[in-house]
Amino acid sequence: MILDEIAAKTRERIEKRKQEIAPETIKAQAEKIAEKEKKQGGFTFPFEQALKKNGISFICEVKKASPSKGVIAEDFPYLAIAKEYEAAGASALSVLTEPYYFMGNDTYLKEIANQVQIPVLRKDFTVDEYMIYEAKVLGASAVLLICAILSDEELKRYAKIAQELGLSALVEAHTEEEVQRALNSKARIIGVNNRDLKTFTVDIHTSERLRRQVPQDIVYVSESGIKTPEDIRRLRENGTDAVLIGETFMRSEDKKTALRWLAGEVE
Ligand SMILES: O=P(O)(O)OC[C@@H](O)[C@@H](O)c1c[nH]c2ccccc12
Repeated sequence: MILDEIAAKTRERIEKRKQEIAPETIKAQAEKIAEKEKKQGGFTFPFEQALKKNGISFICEVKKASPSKGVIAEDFPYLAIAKEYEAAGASALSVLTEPYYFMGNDTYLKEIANQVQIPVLRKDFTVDEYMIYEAKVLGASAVLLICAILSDEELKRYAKIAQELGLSALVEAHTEEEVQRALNSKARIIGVNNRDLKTFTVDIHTSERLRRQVPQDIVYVSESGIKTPEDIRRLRENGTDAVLIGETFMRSEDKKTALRWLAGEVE
């Protein structure tokens, strides 16, 4: 199963990284940044704040390739893409850092976070707390926690580490049971992936159906397979706070017009 395969490959990648930068070192670096933020007035959790604004928020994804679609963007000027998203009115960005299946890179995240004002989610398969410290050091405002690859204990522990570093956690679920597990982990932001990461089938109805399970004070995100203004209209009417969109934007030449079209502002 692809998800387990990616998770296993990620564990290998992180074990190698630990040889380059020791866990104590990355942890100390992350904590130092967090301490500084605390002294300068405390954590603001910009990712969560950005999604709580009025109206449906757009999280735009910087993604070169995916296991289900192969290479999506041959030409991949990631910094220009990120800046275009920001200028188009994105509330937040999602940057893939997984190298083997998504052709992502930590450097993309680092450079982008450095050059945009809006908060950035590190989109990766978090399977080790090391990756949360890394995310902080790279300049992310949020990390992804996928219920399907984490135990209850890990979900809680990782959410706590993120919180203590001033990072938001987007807790991803795909089934009713996973939404329940996300709620039990005290998630403040829950994303329902319309794509089944085990079979790659996409069905927007998944995030519509699971909406009622999540209390109003938790930020609710619909992820994947969003393609038309009609999709957005339905999700908005269903009480969705934010949408996470990759492919549709990556394939559009003019991201500003694409965003306005999806938002129903232009024909
Ligand atoms: O490109 P799409 O279909 O708009 O999907 C974006 C995003 O939801 C998708 O990339 C994604 C959702 N959850 C993930 C977990 C890992 C990697 C990628 C993802």
